[in-house]
Amino acid sequence: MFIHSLSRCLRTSSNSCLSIEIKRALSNGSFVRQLFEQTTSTYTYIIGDEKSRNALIIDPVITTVARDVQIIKQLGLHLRYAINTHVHADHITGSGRLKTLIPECRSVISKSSGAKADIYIENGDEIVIGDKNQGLILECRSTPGHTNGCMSFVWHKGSSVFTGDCLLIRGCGRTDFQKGSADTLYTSIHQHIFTLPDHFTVYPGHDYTGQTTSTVGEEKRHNTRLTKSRQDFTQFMKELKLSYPLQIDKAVPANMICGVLPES
Ligand SMILES: N[C@@H](CCC(=O)N[C@@H](CSS)C(=O)NCC(=O)O)C(=O)O
Ligand SMILES: [Fe+2]
Repeated sequence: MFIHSLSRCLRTSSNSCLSIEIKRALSNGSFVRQLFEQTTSTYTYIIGDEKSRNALIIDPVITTVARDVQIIKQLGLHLRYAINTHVHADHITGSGRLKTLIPECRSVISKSSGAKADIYIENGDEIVIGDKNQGLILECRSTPGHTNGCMSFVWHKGSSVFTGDCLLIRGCGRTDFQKGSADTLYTSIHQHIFTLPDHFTVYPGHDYTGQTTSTVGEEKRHNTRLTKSRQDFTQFMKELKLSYPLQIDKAVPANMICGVLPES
């Protein structure tokens, strides 16, 4: 199947298509689909293992669950895990609703987030779908700073990292609530993201400027915040003065219990 689509791409000599197909072949037939939620500029990711058709979703949003379920069904995927990179402050997670619609799906979040989920993860854990040798493996890296419970997920075979709100394209997550710390965030990004190979794709949790992905090398060179010294970075973050997310008072309590909305 790979060889077929690879040769089709070669014939059309489309470079972007070619690189996608090569990446797909190298990643043992696993694939990633990036989805966007417009109100809060949130990215959700569906990652699937082609052989077993098992899949996981990262950072689903409650308002786009119907769309995501439709894609999962159309692609013939079995959704195993709904993973949150952290307790979101700007939107309600879709994990709870997904679990209702797809009962075999289990919710996942870091232990340090303090939020409720079926499975708690810590630094160094692996999330596996499909065959351990040929399926999809995500390495969990604890990357606090935006919140104390933030995790990033490294997909080594896919040469990719899902950074949530830790590292954004040419930016990073704010550090002024949910036990955020600019000093901790600086350490997380430099120790756990910037140590990955330069060619790794960065899949962020949001983008507010119309961009979709970046690479580790690009962010190391061009991220205006993270190319600063630690001292200048912490000062810069202190002076950011962003307005609070509109949904924070509703979203944080709901996300502490898997996005289940309180009875009205
Ligand atoms: N205006 C939005 C909230 C925007 C915001 O605060 N985004 C967060 C990530 S969601 S917790 C952030 O870290 N932004 C960093 C930045 O530099 O923009 C809303 O009302 O929802
Ligand atoms: Fe966030």
